[in-house]
Amino acid sequence: MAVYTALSQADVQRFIQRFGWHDLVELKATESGIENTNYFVTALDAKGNTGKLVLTLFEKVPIDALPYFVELTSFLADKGIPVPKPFRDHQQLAVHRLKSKPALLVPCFAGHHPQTPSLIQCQLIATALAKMHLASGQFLLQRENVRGPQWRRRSIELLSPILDSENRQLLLEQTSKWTRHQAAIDALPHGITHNDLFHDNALFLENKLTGIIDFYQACNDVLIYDLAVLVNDWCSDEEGRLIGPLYDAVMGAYQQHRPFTPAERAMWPDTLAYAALRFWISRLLSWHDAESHRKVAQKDPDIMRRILLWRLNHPAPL
Ligand SMILES: Nc1ncnc2c1ncn2[C@@H]1O[C@H](COP(=O)(O)OP(=O)(O)O)[C@@H](O)[C@H]1O
Ligand SMILES: N[C@@H](CCOP(=O)(O)O)C(=O)O
Repeated sequence: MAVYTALSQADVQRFIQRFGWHDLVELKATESGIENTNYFVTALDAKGNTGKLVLTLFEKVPIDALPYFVELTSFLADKGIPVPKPFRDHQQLAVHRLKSKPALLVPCFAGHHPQTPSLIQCQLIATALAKMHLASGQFLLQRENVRGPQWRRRSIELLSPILDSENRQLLLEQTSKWTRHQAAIDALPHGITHNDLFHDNALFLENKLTGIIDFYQACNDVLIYDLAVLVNDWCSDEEGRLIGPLYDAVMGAYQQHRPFTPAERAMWPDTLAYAALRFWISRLLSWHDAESHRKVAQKDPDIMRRILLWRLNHPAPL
């Protein structure tokens, strides 16, 4: 269960009151998630209306990083994109501390994460991503990618001694190539990126996209990199091959709203490989980290390795 900090009914009752939620009806720990403590909360407001909420305690994210996420999700929700807009107290403050951890209260979306995404779900998520990217120009806050070049360098230092020679060679070759391409990557269109839009960060009620969650990797970054993260997760089979109809659905829906520039077209096959490499690295780090093993869900690094190899050997069509 994704609960690292236990909360009592009384803790939560006190916490939600500052946001105008008077009575706690039900408190339930979430069963999924990796980084944070999440509780599902049912509560009544002053008029007796029932609200379904999610209370998140941030176990590692520092409190001063949260205003960016609060403003970003508020901005996107106001644009009609289904993201969790945090509740604010009477002073308009969304971020508070609970049990010494930074905490947010957001609406709970109905629906489920797709087990195996369908064609229509792929179209819907790609459309939402394109709309998010197109809104970028109006959002003025900036944040750097915490999984950027510095993180890559540190990760190589940590992983090189523990990987076998074949994997070490792959890691070193591909990270060097990424570094060599950095100037070309930096020249690509940038904007708001989610950067972790895996299918377990989207909720659907059948064919309706009800929510996109987990914005805590969001930053200003390369737009097609964000799309590449999505494609690798939503449109790959177990061998790492692209699933043609799902890939076409994502690319068609995205480009209907935001067609690629010539530079993006040129960099697309490499960008897919870099997106796979980034998650291969982060999954390897968790895999080799004893603390992570105590956590709920360890994600398999090998699938990301297979995706990476497939992207290198079979450049994706456009
Ligand atoms: N706003 C929300 N609406 C519905 N479910 C949510 C919401 N936020 C989180 N969840 C549920 O909690 C789980 C963990 O949330 P997530 O942000 O992915 O945690 P972590 O960052 O710890 O992985 C999600 O998989 C989802 O089931
Ligand atoms: N969705 C990711 C996990 C989140 O990335 P991290 O860099 O915070 O570990 C995955 O499926 O690997």
